[in-house]
Amino acid sequence: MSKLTVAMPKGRIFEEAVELLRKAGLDIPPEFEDSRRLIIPVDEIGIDFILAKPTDVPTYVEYGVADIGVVGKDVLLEEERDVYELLDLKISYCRLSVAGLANWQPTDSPRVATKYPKVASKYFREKGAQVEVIKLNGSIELAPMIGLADRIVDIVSTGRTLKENGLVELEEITPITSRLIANRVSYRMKSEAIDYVVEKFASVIPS
Ligand SMILES: Nc1ncnc2c1ncn2[C@@H]1O[C@H](COP(=O)(O)OP(=O)(O)OP(=O)(O)O)[C@@H](O)[C@H]1O
Ligand SMILES: O=P(O)(O)OC[C@H]1O[C@H](OP(=O)(O)OP(=O)(O)O)[C@H](O)[C@@H]1O
Repeated sequence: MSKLTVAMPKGRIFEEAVELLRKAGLDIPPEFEDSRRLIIPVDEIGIDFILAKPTDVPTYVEYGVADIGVVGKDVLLEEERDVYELLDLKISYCRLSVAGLANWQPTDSPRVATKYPKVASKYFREKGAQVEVIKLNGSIELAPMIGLADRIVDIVSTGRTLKENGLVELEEITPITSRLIANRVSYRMKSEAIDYVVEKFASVIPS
């Protein structure tokens, strides 16, 4: 079987993804999680793992330097990379939502802060609402609290961050889970190896 390069997201999906790989019967060594290395070859299973920033995973896969990768649906929607989405891994459940201050009222010059400017612009455009979208890179909940924006579009999971900052969820845009994606050429040229990984995953994902 062909050797595969798999892009794994560092950060919060990483542990759940590694757990899923092990559950699927892929022999991932115990030191995998403790390493600071960014390329980790696991020769026993014929896979080189690369550890990437979550938002960059679709880029590595689109350019074919990784054959497959694990990434949140939120990143896929925002990055709009040309990749195949093979499988819903049903890990890292959360949702993309619009939130605002508890006493939020419509204004004449609405501004929306978000890490997801494309998703947010599309959502409000399809609703026929005119908003100014402001791109931020983190701590999005700050924006309404200090008057930068009147609403945010951001990930909500437990709702704790919203609650502790006096914000409420106004509308859910879409539920989010992590996905297995593939490079289009790899999917044709390395179909046997990719199908093998897909089947391994599929056997342990709840339907
Ligand atoms: N609070 C959360 N609960 C569950 N899943 C989440 C949560 N926040 C984000 N996610 C999911 O995990 C993915 C990775 O999030 P993480 O916080 O590790 O990266 P990030 O810091 O947002 O990414 P980047 O550094 O590239 O901006 C997100 O794309 C999303 O799919
Ligand atoms: O509903 P909760 O369980 O509180 O989770 C939601 C929070 O988690 C994410 O932030 P993250 O911790 O990734 O930090 P960030 O602000 O740097 O994006 C997201 O952007 C929310 O702020």
